[in-house]
Amino acid sequence: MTTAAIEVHDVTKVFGGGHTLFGRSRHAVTAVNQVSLSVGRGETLAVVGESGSGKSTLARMLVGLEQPTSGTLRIGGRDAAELRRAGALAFGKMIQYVFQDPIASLNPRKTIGQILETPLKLLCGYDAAERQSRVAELLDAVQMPGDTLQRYPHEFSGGQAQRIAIARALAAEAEVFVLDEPVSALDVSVQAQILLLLRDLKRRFGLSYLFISHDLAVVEAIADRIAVMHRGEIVEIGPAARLFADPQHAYTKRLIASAPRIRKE
Ligand SMILES: Nc1ncnc2c1ncn2[C@@H]1O[C@H](COP(=O)(O)OP(=O)(O)OP(=O)(O)O)[C@@H](O)[C@H]1O
Repeated sequence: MTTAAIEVHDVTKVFGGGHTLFGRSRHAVTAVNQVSLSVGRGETLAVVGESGSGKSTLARMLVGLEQPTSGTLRIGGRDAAELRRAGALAFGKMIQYVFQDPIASLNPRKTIGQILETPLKLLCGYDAAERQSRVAELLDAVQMPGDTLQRYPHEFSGGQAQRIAIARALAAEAEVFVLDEPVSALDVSVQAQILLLLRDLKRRFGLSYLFISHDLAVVEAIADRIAVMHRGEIVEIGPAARLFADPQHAYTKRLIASAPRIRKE
């Protein structure tokens, strides 16, 4: 039996609610409430929902930036808490994160060459010659020219910077990607190019995606299955075509009805 890329089992995340220095109890927020889902190998599962529905908290738990209050998360069959204990390197080899704001996610003081070399050195242990050829391959994979390497992040447009951030994620050689609103900051025409690139890379490198978005038109272009999140819970999950053609939950119906660019059957 092949293991799933991601398995989330009965995960809850509560923020706050503890005692402050002054003994008062703070207001508790349940950002994620008993969520279970899985992402198969080679699959794109989109998680959609409006702002505050808990999507980013789910993503942050998957990449080890937040710890669940209860429940388990597995990446490539391995327990996320154990991976975390094994260290950042073990985590980075299993799962990579692509953020909404590509320019902010790239160190402004480093050249793109240095940015791409860091995971090749730290996570993969490549020597200088191997790093040089890998960097060239990575740039080629994201369709960026060779002179990109000597330049700095601020010299690129949002779409180009997102290509570079994707190349950095590929450098780690992880097979599971969490993409948190990766095209939301980009113009619609650029969004389409990045979505095409992501689809191409998934096929070429056998990647699996958990793709977070508030935008159903974006999700329609990339998702195999869709999970609809509302107030920390998954209210509906199913194949993308079925969900658009025949939404079951009232909240899913509202989301589809209010999406301006969606193809409505
Ligand atoms: N570190 C934190 N401390 C306290 N509350 C938090 C924290 N992070 C998130 N929350 C709360 O958890 C809930 C879910 O937030 P989350 O960012 O996961 O939602 P989201 O669907 O990703 O929204 P957005 O698209 O706006 O980021 C919100 O009520 C938010 O205020």
